[in-house]
Amino acid sequence: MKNYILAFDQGTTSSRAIVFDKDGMIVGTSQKEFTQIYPKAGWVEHDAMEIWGTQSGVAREVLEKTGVRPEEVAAIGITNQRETTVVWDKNTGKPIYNAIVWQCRRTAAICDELKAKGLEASIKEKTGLVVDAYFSGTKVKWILDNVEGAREKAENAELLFGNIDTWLIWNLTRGKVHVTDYSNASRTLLYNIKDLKWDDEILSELGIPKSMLPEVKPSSCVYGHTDPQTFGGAEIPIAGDAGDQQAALFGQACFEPGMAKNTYGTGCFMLMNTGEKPIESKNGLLTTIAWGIGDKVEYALEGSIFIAGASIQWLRDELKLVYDSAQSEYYANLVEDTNGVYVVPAFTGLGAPYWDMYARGAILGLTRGSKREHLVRATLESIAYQTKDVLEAMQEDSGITLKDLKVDGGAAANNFLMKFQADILCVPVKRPKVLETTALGAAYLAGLAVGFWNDQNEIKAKWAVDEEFTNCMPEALRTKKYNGWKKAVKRAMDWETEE
Ligand SMILES: Nc1ncnc2c1ncn2[C@@H]1O[C@H](COP(=O)(O)OP(=O)(O)O)[C@@H](O)[C@H]1O
Ligand SMILES: O=P(O)(O)OC[C@H](O)CO
Repeated sequence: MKNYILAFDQGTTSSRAIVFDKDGMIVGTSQKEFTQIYPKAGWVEHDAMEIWGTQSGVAREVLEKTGVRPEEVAAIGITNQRETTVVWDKNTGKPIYNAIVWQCRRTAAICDELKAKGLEASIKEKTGLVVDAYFSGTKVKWILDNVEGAREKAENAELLFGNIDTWLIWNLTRGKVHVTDYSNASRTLLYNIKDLKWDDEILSELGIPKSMLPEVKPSSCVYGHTDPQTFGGAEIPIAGDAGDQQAALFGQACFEPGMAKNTYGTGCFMLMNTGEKPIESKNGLLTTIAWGIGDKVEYALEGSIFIAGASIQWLRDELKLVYDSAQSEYYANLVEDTNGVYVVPAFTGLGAPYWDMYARGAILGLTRGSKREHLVRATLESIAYQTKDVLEAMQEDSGITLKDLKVDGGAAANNFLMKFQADILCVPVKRPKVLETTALGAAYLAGLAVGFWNDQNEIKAKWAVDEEFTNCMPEALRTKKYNGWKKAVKRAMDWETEE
């Protein structure tokens, strides 16, 4: 019997594989961190071979650990860190350069050129995105411009581009299938999200040959089957593919317009379902494709925050103020407030709603009495303030006042953060029982494609709350604290200059 779905959750800092059963419950998880490469200040790379190695490794490991045989897996669903760009040689299957990670700022100057040419408005109109180094398009251009012989090979149709989903599917099928889904395509800066086509004008502006690009398909369909060598002879259908934030929106069953979730991982991403209508943001949010199922494409508004949980890793790894991420909760609770300290974790610039590629991190309001507890608390609070920034923009853009905010991701386990989040938003924060909603969303998309689950109503009925945070800070105090945050952000902006 095919009683399980296997989800691949290829994140920024780790590769994870999770086996789900028919109830949408976790049967087992395997996870492996991989190397973060920082060749220069503001640059971030991954080794795409290491990504494939860790991801296929954890997939095999979780099957072994749970005793689930590959023949019992009904389908594989893939979800991935988005925008991260891999370019590889079609003939050898080897990447020609490290994967350039979504956080990498190296293409800021290319973006400035696009802006100077006055292309920002038309790019936004077509792709739903702002011109920023975050997205894949300028990263592909950088590789073609900077890797010896790359442009010539690309023009001879010898190179392929893909985000991590595409790279994994290509490897799982041993080079047979070169595809992506609507949600991932909508993060490249190369895809027209209304016409549902790669955009010839943007491609020509960036000098990217169309032959490099994957075919774009719905998020729930059979893309191909695993090569028999990968899972001991089994040919498992690969049937779900979505960017991790869109997958989380699906996993949280935010199926109706106006429903929103916020995922607290390396970064923090709030997405609101806007149905079959793309809403253009006037407040610094992105318009993006949520998913495509059958012949229907649905859209979302997104507030992308680049650094959230990563700031807690920074407290742990660089400042050595906490022993592990969970300990941040303990220190934050030892003090009543931050004693006026604000941390702005703009380590890789600022995303929504500020979009400042040149912002850098800042600690403000230090006094002789500032101590570890204040700094730790201020770092956690910065995640909540950034979330408030994007929630306000979202309510304004959509004209919808949120009834509640569903949360997930690693840092959503932090009760201090969730309480402070509810306090500062005055919107109920709902944490589900299954926090791995990203992988769950990919599993649902795959399961729907192969008839493992019947429809979205069946999925919706599975959502269950773990805890709801309904506290709300008195308005005067809330406004005072938030004004302090806004002032701190201003100081961190426009800091770095290109030499
Ligand atoms: N209890 C916690 N408190 C605060 N942050 C946490 C906690 N647990 C995990 N994190 C943070 O969450 C992030 C990991 O979450 P995860 O959803 O796995 O992220 P990703 O998918 O981006 O790799 C890390 O940045 C980590 O610092
Ligand atoms: O790896 P995560 O979970 O931080 O997600 C990264 C995002 O997809 C970047 O857009």
